[in-house]
Amino acid sequence: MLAKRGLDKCLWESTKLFRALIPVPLLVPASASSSSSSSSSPAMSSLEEPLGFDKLPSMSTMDRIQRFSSSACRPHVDDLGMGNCWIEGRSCSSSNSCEEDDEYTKETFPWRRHTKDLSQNDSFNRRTRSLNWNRMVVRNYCDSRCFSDRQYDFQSNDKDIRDITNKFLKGIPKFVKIVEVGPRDGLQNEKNIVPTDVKVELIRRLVSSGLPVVEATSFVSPKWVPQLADSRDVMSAVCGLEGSRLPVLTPNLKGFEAAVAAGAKEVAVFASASESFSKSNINCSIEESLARYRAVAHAAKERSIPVRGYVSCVVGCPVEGAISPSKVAYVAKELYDMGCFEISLGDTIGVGTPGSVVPMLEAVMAVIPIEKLAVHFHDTYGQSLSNILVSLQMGISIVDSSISGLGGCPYAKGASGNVATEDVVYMLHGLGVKTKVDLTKLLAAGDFISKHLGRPSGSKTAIALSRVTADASKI
Ligand SMILES: CC(C)(COP(=O)([O-])OP(=O)([O-])OC[C@H]1O[C@@H](n2cnc3c(N)ncnc32)[C@H](O)[C@@H]1OP(=O)([O-])[O-])[C@@H](O)C(=O)NCCC(=O)NCCSC(=O)C[C@@](C)(O)CC(=O)[O-]
Repeated sequence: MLAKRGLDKCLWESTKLFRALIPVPLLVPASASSSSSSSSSPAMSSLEEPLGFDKLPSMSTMDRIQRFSSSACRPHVDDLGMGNCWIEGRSCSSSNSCEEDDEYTKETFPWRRHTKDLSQNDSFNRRTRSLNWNRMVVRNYCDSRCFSDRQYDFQSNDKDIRDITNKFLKGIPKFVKIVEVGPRDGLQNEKNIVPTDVKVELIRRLVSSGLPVVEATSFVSPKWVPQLADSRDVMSAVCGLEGSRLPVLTPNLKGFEAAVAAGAKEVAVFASASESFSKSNINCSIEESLARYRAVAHAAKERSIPVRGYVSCVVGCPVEGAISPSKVAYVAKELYDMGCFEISLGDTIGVGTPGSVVPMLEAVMAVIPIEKLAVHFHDTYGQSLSNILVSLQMGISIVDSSISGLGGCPYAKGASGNVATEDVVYMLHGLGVKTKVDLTKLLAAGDFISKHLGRPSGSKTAIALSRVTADASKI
């Protein structure tokens, strides 16, 4: 049993830490942001190369750019008239209370003092000060990026940018292992049966893009997941591919035996932190599933086959709502103790935000070494990349994702696709994190499956880069 009190305190402390780290200097006021993208973004060196901190224009070129007018960096009069203000990284209307959590911020954001001496009863005073303060925050932003028309000390600004980069990105690993789950998690929810040769070609393309792990299929009941009823044929066709590991899902010994017979050299078992989801997904309780997986882990050990463990519903469940971090930690630890070499934490229905992901990770990290943990986010609420970023900041270095954002679990109502692999790779390369993935080849694999499914890619990166390519071809 986990020491609940100690854990709660620990979660509270880490949540405080991450809230204190919310990167205020990187907030872009709406007016500055739109101008920046339209007029002075430095060009990418190639179509598929993301713009990283290292590619920000040097200060010596910045004065030549000078396309920003200082007015672009000031709030519009309309914004001020609404009485909106930026407080601790949040935009708050004057009717909202943004005064809580003082202790998180007073050290990190010294300018907060300017808001503390406001007279709560003097609305005119408050409004005037809010406007001044608003200008100050906006100007601070502009100054830090040197996009206004003042004179700069270039050297010190270079250092400022480096300091900001170091402050917010220093915990991020240098290499991230991406576990591609598209051929399994991505396709399992597709209504129309995808032909076996299309699945095989997709896996082949994903492998050739340099992805270190491509989850190929599932050896589950074809009555439960008809889309993957051809798992034996898929596995037999791809098991000779070199360059990537090709694990498959196995819900029980029957699935394990079938997977090994088809040539699988690695398997994954999948438990849940929610009783209700366990019942609807694999028709048994959490404890019953753990007993089944112990049998699989035992059989796998005898044949030296590595077993990965999934925990679903790590933040929320479609039936039970919020799931407690200690429940997630419990199931993860059980899987780890039975011999799973890696535990993937799945936000199955994509409801997590950094606010719920940090305490969940903190709870699991208290019982399992961080290098054994992976994160697996679905993008239902568009939170995946921010959840991945905060996970990286906590030291996670394994990320699951699905080509073109395909995916969803047939037994998780409301779940949408996984985070798109293209978007994850784009962000990681922009952060200077290595992945060994060739984004061009990855995009081609995404294009291949999207064309086959007859719909646009779910990857924002793929869509954006295909527009850039189309525009470039018109020139
Ligand atoms: C676990 C069972 C089998 C229990 O299903 P059940 O109906 O309770 O099992 P059963 O033992 O009573 O067997 C029923 C029938 O299934 C057969 N059967 C039994 N096992 C197998 C097998 N391995 N392969 C092929 N057939 C199998 C068995 O032989 C029998 O056939 P029948 O006699 O009726 O002809 C079923 O519930 C099942 O297959 N569930 C899988 C559901 C699934 O694949 N969900 C999606 C994956 S999880 C996920 O997506 C989440 C994740 C991992 O991505 C992370 C995240 O996002 O959170």
